[in-house]
Amino acid sequence: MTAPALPRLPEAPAAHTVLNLREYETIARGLLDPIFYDYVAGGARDEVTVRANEHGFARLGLLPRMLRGSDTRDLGVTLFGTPSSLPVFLSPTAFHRLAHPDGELATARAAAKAGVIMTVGMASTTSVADVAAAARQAVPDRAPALWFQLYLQPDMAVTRALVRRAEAAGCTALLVTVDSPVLGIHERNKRNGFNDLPPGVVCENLRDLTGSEPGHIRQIAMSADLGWDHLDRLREMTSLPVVLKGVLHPEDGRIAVAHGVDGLLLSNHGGRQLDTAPATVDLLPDMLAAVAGRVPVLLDGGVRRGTDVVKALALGATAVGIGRPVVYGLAAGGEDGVRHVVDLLREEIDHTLALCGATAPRDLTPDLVRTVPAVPR
Ligand SMILES: Cc1cc2nc3c(=O)[nH]c(=O)nc-3n(C[C@H](O)[C@H](O)[C@H](O)COP(=O)(O)O)c2cc1C
Ligand SMILES: CC(C)CC(=O)C(=O)O
Repeated sequence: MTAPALPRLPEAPAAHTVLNLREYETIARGLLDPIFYDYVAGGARDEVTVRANEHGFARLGLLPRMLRGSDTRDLGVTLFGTPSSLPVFLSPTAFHRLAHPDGELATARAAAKAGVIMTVGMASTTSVADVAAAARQAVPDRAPALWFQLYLQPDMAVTRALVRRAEAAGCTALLVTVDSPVLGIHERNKRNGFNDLPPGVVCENLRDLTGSEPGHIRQIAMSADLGWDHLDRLREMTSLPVVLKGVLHPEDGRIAVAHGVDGLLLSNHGGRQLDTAPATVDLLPDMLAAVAGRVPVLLDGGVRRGTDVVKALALGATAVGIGRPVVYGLAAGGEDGVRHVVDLLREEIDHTLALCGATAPRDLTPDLVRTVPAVPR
């Protein structure tokens, strides 16, 4: 069995020396155990979809409007009843304690102080209750803005127990990941023999679930047997908003709406499940047409710049998620690193809105986005 080494406390780079999200990847790469770096950066098979996500944004240009006569901007949005200072949320990513000793606690503090929503992964290496406590402590005068990511478990009693934990911790929505009937194959992980977590690091949300021995950690079950009926049963067991993560086909978007989901997160899991799935931003117009405004559509995958966020919003997404950049910020600087990643995006979004003649996400319209030949980086 091979497990990556536990992270050392990083020498945090001075925030002003890091200028953008991509630079955080370079710094994190230098700090992380290469086995864990490969796990984070990599994706399924040939990693076509990993590259496609960023390339999708590169093939879109922004066509700005001029002389709009307003000097104030408001980047805030409310997502399923939860306010966010930005139209950006933290997508769920597993195993934060492999990026930094403070793990998800650092991520939660950063998100709370930045006023953005963190999605706590079912595969979090800190329990959702402890993550919520950290968020509450960081900003005592505000309810923690946390969502919980759930893999539906074929044993619905286990699913119910997880949902109750998320509810008890104060999570305000469930992101239900449906793109993993089986786990994606990451050849980097195979080459590195990454098949275990280091001693002392476990998926804490899976500890002491229903009917197990004290201290037992359940394995996450990926099941190709799951169907829409399981989603219906989840719908019946909670009043939390349910957002489906990983639906890509417009017809599935329509079916999801018919089954009463509150929103969709258009996501190909950052290219980590089905390789050659198209870039999410390329799929956005068809998904929006399919759901026809009945529920909000969020998107993640390849968002690295404020201009990417603005393109997705202009096309009609309600908000976008970031995955890898959060892990890189965490690896580089713990809480400060994650905070800086969010603040860099904030500054870039604000600046892009100003240059586009927009004052708020609601001003952004599809005519601001044009397909262009991708310019090589
Ligand atoms: C290291 C890592 C772990 C992830 N873990 C999960 C997970 O446990 N559950 C899930 O639904 N998605 C998971 N994702 C996918 C992210 O939620 C998100 O869809 C993806 O990272 C977005 O693409 P980006 O990394 O290009 O921003 C993970 C992604 C990464 C990079
Ligand atoms: C399977 C999970 C534990 C993590 C995941 O979804 C991922 O690494 O993409």
